[in-house]
Amino acid sequence: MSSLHEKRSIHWLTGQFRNADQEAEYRRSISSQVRLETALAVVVAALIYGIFMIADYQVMGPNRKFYLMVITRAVVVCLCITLAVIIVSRRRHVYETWLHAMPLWILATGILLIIPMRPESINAQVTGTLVATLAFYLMIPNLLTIVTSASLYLGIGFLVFAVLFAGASPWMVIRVALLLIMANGVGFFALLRLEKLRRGQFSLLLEERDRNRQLLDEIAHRELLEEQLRRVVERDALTGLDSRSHFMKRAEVLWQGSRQGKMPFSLFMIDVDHFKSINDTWGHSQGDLVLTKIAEVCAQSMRSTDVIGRFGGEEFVAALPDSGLDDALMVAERLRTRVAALPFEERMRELQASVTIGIAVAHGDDVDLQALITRADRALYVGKREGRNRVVVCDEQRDEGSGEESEERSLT
Ligand SMILES: Nc1nc2c(ncn2[C@@H]2O[C@H](COP(=O)(O)OP(=O)(O)OP(=O)(O)O)[C@@H](O)[C@H]2O)c(=O)[nH]1
Repeated sequence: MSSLHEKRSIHWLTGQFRNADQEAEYRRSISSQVRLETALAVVVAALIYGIFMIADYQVMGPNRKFYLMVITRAVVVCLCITLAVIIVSRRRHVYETWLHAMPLWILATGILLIIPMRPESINAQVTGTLVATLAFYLMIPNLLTIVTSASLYLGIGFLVFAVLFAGASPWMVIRVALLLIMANGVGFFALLRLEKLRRGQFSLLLEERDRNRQLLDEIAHRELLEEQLRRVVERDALTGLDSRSHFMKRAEVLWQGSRQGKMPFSLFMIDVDHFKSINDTWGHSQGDLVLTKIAEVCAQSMRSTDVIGRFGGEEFVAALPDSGLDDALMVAERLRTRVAALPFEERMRELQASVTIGIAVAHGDDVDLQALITRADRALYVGKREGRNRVVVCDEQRDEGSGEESEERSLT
């Protein structure tokens, strides 16, 4: 048997969970409902008990016994109503057994006390006791052990009082005992079934909650995986900059925004100079370190609204919205000089890294981000040809297919 199944198994006789913690959790979950239902049932039962004063008056008339009866009924009603108020106003998480048992025992005692005062109506009292026994079982919710003990007290007490004060014959005692056993049996098994059903429902509710929790955990785990996957797709693993595809998506949004708002827009292609010889001289891991440092400088030299990505190998790309030629030149020059001044430690102390930057500034009739990239790339090529470590601006849009050369402005 699984431990969960064991935890939620119900005792066949008490109708309670075998596991004490589980039973306590169940009681906590129903405590406010039980308090309210018990208090209501006690008040109703006490009022019915009190109303029988009218029948007492009809049978007994206004004599000393009647007044004693009135006092008995009034005391029982007052005690029960007081206890009902206390039960409702208790703000405990678990209901207190003794507190719920008390009004039942008081009511049972009140019913027993009628016998010595009205022994002649013992037959009517048999009916009253049977009704009270069933009412205990059926109206007091979820308190099988309490109700059973109070009902047995009422039944046994009734038989003893019937013999002592009403002179009940042995046959009558047997007849009443059988009736009481039947009432207790019916009441007990009805309430036992109810208790088992309620706890079964509670178990199902818990199982559903467990399943929901598992589902939520799974959803959170999936979301985490998706987030990790998204980061892998969107981020370049080495430099932490945008991956090429993610850069293209973000740059496209910026580019379209700039076009619609008729705002200037610039694009950089940035290439590390002589990177192959860096790799060859100091090894690939040191080459990676150089790339990471240059990526950091790139990110630090841009505004937060700019987008920068690794285009591939030792090549970076940046989109600068709201930046015309002058702004673009200033940023590119700042970036170039910062890279040139980058200090390296230990083995690479003598390395002087540099980048060549090709700039394309969007014209009013530019429609394609890719065309802008091509122009920046061409300016970059010119910069490499002219000696590297420089910023080159592609001034004119190339007439695709015409073979016409673009005009470039170079800055060192
Ligand atoms: N360490 C490292 N090297 C890389 C990475 N990606 C590309 N490379 C290397 O970068 C080098 C680029 O060499 P080239 O394309 O000849 O360019 P270059 O040596 O920088 O020459 P110029 O661009 O003309 O100045 C190649 O040797 C690639 O193997 C990388 O992620 N890490």
